Amino acid sequence: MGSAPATVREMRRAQRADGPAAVLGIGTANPPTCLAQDEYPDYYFRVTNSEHLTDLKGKLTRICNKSGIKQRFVHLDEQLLAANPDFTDRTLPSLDARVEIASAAVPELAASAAAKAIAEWGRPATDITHLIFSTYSGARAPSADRRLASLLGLSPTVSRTILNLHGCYGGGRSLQLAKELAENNRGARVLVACSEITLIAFYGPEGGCPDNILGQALFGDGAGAVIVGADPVSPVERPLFEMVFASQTTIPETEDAISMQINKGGMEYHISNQVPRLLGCNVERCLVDAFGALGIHNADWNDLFWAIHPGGRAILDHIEGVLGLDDAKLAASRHVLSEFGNMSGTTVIFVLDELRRRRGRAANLEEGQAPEWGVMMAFGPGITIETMVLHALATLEGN
Ligand SMILES: CC(C)(COP(=O)(O)OP(=O)(O)OC[C@H]1O[C@@H](n2cnc3c(N)ncnc32)[C@H](O)[C@@H]1OP(=O)(O)O)[C@@H](O)C(=O)NCCC(=O)NCCSC(=O)CC(=O)O
Repeated sequence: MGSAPATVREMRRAQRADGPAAVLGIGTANPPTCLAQDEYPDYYFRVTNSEHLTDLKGKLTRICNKSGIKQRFVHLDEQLLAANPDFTDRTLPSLDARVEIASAAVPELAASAAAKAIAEWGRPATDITHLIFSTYSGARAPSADRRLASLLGLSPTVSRTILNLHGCYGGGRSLQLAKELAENNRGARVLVACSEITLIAFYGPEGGCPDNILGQALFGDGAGAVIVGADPVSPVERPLFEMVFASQTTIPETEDAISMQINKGGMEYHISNQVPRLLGCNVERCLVDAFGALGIHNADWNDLFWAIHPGGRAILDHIEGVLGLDDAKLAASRHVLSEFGNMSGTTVIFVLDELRRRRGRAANLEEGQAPEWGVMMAFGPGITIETMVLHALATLEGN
């Protein structure tokens, strides 16, 4: 082969990055319609013409009151709902109309978030080499990743991957894959985009089906984007978090605990009331294993910073309890839950964004040293737990 001097092993080594993958930019976006959680039961039972189901309204009110959520943003406003009255009844075949709307709205929301991440990153969008898109609203090909690439003007050689129906672990999974791509392809710059809109899973309450009501109280719409790359080019690229170790764990015998299924009336999901307890029983083992793999034993969880997917208030309470975390440790997760609700796979990106903002503020106020090391965790159907050990860099502070 001509005069190539290298062995395959040397070629392989040259293709790999030297340093660890790092977060180089973060952006988030929400649709404009904001619903206040304390007004939601009145709103929901009115727009679904279900005022007669008083027991379920009482239940939804109790869940909303205890949800730790102040407000959520949604694409499906009253006008859109009035144009699509079938959406309130999940026994009617409304999937076509839902897919039609979501196919446009999901990549557009992602593009808003991605534009912010790219602006912070500081390089042209055409320098992106890989795109990973995660959503639970995908039901068409070419998919939202293809549309997002067009909206952003990405290079035709960008390498695209779509993750569908990973639910709330979609953000964690995408970031783990981005780490692998960045570390194994010298010079790679990976755009992770998660975009979730609840329109695909919105329907009215049903007598005798109290399970369905939880999701209507919990989920909101949002998109999050992250640029990931190794060996940052100074001074343009300013890494925020190094992605030091990543793992995925499936909790045995929990296949039925969280499930999602697309059918003619939209997406149905089931969320067992055991989810907070199951996560509480399993997160510490994932953390011990992750830090053990790095040779760190007996870590004090309060010495770390935390970016936990706020699946629900009770989930955060359980995790805080089993790990013995101080009150403020999950503040970024609780803040995101309160301001946006559970935006499924996107939520953990909002938490990372909030966390770095808080670190910047604390540094500006000279409030003492924030922890250098931390953890990001996301959960979803499986039950799947995504764990990533992060190392915060000084460029984060004083923004
Ligand atoms: C729903 C809660 C806010 C309720 O707060 P408390 O538990 O403190 O209050 P509580 O015990 O008085 O319960 C209030 C009411 O909520 C109901 N309730 C609780 N859990 C429920 C569930 N999984 N499904 C349906 N209803 C549920 C109770 O029966 C009760 O109804 P009544 O008052 O009639 O007796 C909380 O339990 C919570 O945050 N749960 C976690 C939610 C969760 O699993 N999220 C993960 C989403 S999935 C995810 O993030 C990943 C993914 O989608 O992929």
